[in-house]
Amino acid sequence: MAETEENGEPLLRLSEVSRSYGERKALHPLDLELFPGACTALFGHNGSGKSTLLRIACGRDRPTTGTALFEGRPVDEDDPEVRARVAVAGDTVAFYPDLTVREHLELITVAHGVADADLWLDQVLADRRLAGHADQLPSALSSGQTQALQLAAALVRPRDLLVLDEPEQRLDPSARTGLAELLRGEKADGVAVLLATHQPELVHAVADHVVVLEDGKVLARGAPDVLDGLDAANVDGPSGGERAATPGGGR
Ligand SMILES: Nc1ncnc2c1ncn2[C@@H]1O[C@H](COP(=O)(O)OP(=O)(O)OP(=O)(O)O)[C@@H](O)[C@H]1O
Repeated sequence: MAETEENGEPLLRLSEVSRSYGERKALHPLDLELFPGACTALFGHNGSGKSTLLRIACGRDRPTTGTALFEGRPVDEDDPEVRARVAVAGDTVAFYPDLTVREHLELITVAHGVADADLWLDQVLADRRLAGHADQLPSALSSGQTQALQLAAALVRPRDLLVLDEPEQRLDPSARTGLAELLRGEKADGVAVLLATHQPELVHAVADHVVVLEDGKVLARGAPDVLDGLDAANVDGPSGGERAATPGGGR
């Protein structure tokens, strides 16, 4: 990775990627580059194409046109190198119903050959406030705890790129604050972060670059301040009311 930083080469380069589902164009051609230690946020309405772009970025889906390259090689989740270096907390939750929280995370540490796995695992459980639920089955978790487990699964393993789909969903305010701190820590460790979010506060807190999508097209992009210049009706997500929320304002 040091070589990548020295050369100023992106870790991930998406060139003219688009995605169609039949006649429907979910994503129009766009370019995106991700660098170690930097965070890019995708922002936009439901259905604007954020998850579609994330799936292409982590190799879970192939673009209809264009190329997606991770250090010069096609991004494909079937590629062991890509799987080893790209951690994802996506929009689908899939857990084994008969494995506890701890057992899920242990499985991931074994698969990725994590050294000192027990120590690391206890740390991640504590940080995600799951320590008291380590021996529970996924069915016993609240929705926020399930979200925390998804995030823990991405954090308990090594990574150079962290891809998160609306990680703020279902988290309480203090957990959301912790999320911003966590992502700043990832950047400080040299991890490239790509996230989709409906929360402008999270964009301002962690993103170096934001891409605003509308109907699969780029509406705006640049520093987080670009959000301030946009019509709220265009960029508000389902939690867009948060932009105007005041203490005690009903959320
Ligand atoms: N597998 C699929 N088959 C057909 N259409 C799809 C599929 N996946 C996504 N789409 C369509 O592509 C468009 C973009 O969806 P996408 O999930 O990327 O939006 P999003 O910005 O992530 O939305 P949200 O904020 O609700 O998660 C939507 O119109 C959606 O209906």
